[in-house]
Amino acid sequence: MATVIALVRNAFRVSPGAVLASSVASIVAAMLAVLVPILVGRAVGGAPDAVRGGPHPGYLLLLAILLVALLAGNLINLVGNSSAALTEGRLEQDSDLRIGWALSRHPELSSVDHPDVASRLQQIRPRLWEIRMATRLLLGPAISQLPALIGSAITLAVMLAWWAPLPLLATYAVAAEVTRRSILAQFDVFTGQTDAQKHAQYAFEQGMGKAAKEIRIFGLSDYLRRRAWDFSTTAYRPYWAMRRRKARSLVALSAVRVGVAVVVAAYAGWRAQSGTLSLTAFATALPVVLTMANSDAWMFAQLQRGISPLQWLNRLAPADQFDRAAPELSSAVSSRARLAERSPSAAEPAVATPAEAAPQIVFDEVSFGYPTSNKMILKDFSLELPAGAATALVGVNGAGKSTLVKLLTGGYLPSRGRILIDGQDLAGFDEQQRAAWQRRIAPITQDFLRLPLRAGDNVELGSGRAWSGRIDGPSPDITAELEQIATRAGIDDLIAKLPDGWATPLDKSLPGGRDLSGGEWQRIGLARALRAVDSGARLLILDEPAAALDVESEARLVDSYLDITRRLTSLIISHRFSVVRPVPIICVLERGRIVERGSHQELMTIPGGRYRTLFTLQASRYLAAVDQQEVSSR
Ligand SMILES: Nc1ncnc2c1ncn2[C@@H]1O[C@H](COP(=O)(O)OP(=O)(O)OP(=O)(O)O)[C@@H](O)[C@H]1O
Repeated sequence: MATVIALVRNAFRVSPGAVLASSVASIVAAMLAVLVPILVGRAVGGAPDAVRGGPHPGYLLLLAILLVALLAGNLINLVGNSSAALTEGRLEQDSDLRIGWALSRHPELSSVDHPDVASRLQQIRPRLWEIRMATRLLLGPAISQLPALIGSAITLAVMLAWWAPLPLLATYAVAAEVTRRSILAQFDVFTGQTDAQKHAQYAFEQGMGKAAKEIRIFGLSDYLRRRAWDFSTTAYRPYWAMRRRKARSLVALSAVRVGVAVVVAAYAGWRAQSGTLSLTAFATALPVVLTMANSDAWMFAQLQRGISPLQWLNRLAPADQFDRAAPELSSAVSSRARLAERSPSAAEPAVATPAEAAPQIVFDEVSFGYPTSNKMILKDFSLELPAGAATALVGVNGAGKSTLVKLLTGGYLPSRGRILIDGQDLAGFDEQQRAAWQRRIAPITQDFLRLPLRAGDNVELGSGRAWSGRIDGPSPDITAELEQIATRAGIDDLIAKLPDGWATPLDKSLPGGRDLSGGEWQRIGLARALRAVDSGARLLILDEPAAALDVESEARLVDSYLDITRRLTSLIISHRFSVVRPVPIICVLERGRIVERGSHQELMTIPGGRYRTLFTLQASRYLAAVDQQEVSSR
């Protein structure tokens, strides 16, 4: 019963009208399932008299009612199916929007970064259709089946014998219970096989995803295919074995149900033959026996399948919280037209006020380790990013530079110590304050966004909204602003080369679209960060901004860097010493601590210093390459 209530509540929330319509249709269908055999019985029973004496008006009326009942059955089916399809569509949209909302609502990354969340999402997401399937069954056949069974049983008891429906009901109940157990056992087998399923799916997807090129070059396709096959066989083998076992018992049960129906029908035939059962009663009893014997016994078990994905969805994205926090999305589910008019991107973003000053940031004895590991990445880490000044951070791979960015942007909170923003502890910010803090940041992260949108949108998103407020909206006349950013970010030549300029989609699978190279994407990322600065962001974070740039573009970035970061607090992270060299404050991060701090000139004077060693190592390799080139050109 709890399952039924949960499914109905969930469906009624998104589609009350359609839920009512399907429920009414199902109840009417149940009434017709009882009424039609009674009418058929009367029509058959009255047929001999009608043939002998000609059809009298009462008989014709009966036939007319039977005809209307049969036609009404078709109409009711149509209403029920259309309403159920509408409800299903809305449920699908609702669950997608709720998952999207739940995973993106927190400013912290920990809610999505945790392997448990990813694994659960991968496991349950493909099962969301079971909520829809269970709801459809509930609102359709499940509602009509019980009243139809009870009505048929009463009809049979009255028309044939009081005990006649009992064996039919008893075999139905046994079949329903056995099917329920069998279906639930299938889940258990699958739930226990998720690791094998995950491996199989991963191996299958690799050959088609981003790694497809390397997979082919390394000749790994066969290896991946075998791996996908082996893992999927491992995942399915226990399932097949269980299905074989269960299939035998289900076939035996079906045979018993058919046998019972044949015995009851034969008893009716014997009584009609011996003259103790009227033709009307006999003609009514036969279709009733058929209805009862054919009642699907698996339906109620299927209802239960919907409950575990629904419980998961309700835990991840409680419906009442979603309705309160995102009324625009929530109401859009029940009105497709409104959703189409107003895409989610049109939601007003919290853009920082342009007047806001550049922040001062202090890491005060910060220690941090990821929740999934015992290792401390930062230990008693202290650093000041002075307001309105540029600071650079260098360090070897895995030193914790990107982790620092995640902490600074409020994606994670320190395990110990404080991060002070203008003297205020970031850990004390509520969700709204943390989101507002994130709007004051213009980032280029190592895995920067590459959205399959128009070039203009990819840059304009830095302002917190899509071009024109709608991803697919008309191009507004903001070209002057974008042109100015393009010059600063060095993408003016790139935009000029695109067939439709700013309006060119950056994905070659879209009409008129183009693909960009890694370095071109990185320059688009820089332009987006600059757009964010123009919209009020005052902390610029550039994490390896030159990783994909050619020498010329890198030189352009370095030359313009101090100009770009003027009046901003900025943090630039790079392995390339040529990139950090002009920055007035350079910090060297090692084993989770700042071990050196100063300008390039100051750091180069420290004998045996870490910066000096690494800089000399990198510079000497370039010089050796230049020498080599000169020798060979002579
Ligand atoms: N989500 C995560 N969960 C657990 N450990 C992580 C996570 N992200 C990073 N780490 C670990 O934290 C350490 C620091 O990683 P981080 O990415 O901050 O280094 P980095 O200095 O930016 O390295 P690189 O120069 O290679 O980009 C590494 O040992 C890494 O394995």
